[in-house]
Amino acid sequence: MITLSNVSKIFKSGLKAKDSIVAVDDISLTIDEGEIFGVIGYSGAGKSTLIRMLNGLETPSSGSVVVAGKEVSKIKGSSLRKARHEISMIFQHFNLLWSRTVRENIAFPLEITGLPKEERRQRVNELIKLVGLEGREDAYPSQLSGGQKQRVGIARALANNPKVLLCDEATSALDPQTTDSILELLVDINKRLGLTIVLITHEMHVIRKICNRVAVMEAGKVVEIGPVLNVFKNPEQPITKRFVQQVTEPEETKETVEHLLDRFPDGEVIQLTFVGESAENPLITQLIRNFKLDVNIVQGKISQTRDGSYGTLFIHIDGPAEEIDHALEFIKQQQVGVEVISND
Ligand SMILES: Nc1ncnc2c1ncn2[C@@H]1O[C@H](COP(=O)(O)OP(=O)(O)OP(=O)(O)O)[C@@H](O)[C@H]1O
Repeated sequence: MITLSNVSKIFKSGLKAKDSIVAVDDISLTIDEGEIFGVIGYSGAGKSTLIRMLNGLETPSSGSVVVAGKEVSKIKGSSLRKARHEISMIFQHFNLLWSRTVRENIAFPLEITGLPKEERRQRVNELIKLVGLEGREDAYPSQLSGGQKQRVGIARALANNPKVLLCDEATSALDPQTTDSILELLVDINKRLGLTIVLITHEMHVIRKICNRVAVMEAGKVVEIGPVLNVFKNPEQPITKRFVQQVTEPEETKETVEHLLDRFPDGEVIQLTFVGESAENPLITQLIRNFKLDVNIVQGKISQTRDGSYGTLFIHIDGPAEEIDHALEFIKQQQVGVEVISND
């Protein structure tokens, strides 16, 4: 559905080469039809520039961008405006028209495409239902909550039946609960309409919750890319590890671990990392049944991704040294990551 080939974007702020900023640096990737694809990176990594090249809001300095069979990086004027009906976008700050009601905001793109009045009315009603805004049709944006405003943004973006929806930090201005409800809506419309969704974010929580694949961006480059669960299982780059920790390691983990080592001078404190199927195995029960050990669960967190679960669990085991060694061997055979945490 989307193919980027050697795409770069250089912003020139002066006459000299050193005044140039390479916002996107030689990116090639493909995004499949019906996929929810996430791009994560810190501020300044080049995410916005990348996503804006997908709908022609920015033109690449080199390389090509093909979306739904059209080379967006080449077309201009009315052809570009037409192509944009197939590639819609929602924004962090919603970009609504403040003097128009919900209904009128959603009707706006339909007015531009010249849909007759009665069909417009019907389509707006459908969209209001789709995003769950029944009863708020005549409200003005200032009378809506953040989540409702984003629902209007989504309805407006879907008005002309796009093939691709681009989401530019679409939940960054929302509280965690509202974020979850908007993410659920995006998954729902992805499934119902077969829509391809590309989102950019700095929050791994968003990626974990709804994306099939993720690309990690740093200094204009994609430094890591893959299915979300694989990236969680085996993050290769330091930046990816930091993002994964955002959702798997509770903030207090480091403190707790240090504290644990003081609390349990005997035996071993072990960090277990579960991925996918293995997270479901009743490992702890098996440890207690099969080995003459005392086993305590000390801390843990298991997160769900679209393709399975991922998480870490800290346990303390105590007993004869030989039995502990056998238990560690056993855990390794269960395809669970094992790390013995020690004082040195
Ligand atoms: N129109 C522009 N003119 C000059 N430099 C720009 C322009 N747009 C972006 N940049 C620069 O390009 C780099 C990448 O910016 P971009 O906005 O794409 O990053 P980002 O990952 O989306 O970060 P943020 O989340 O803060 O927007 C930054 O150094 C930024 O200052």
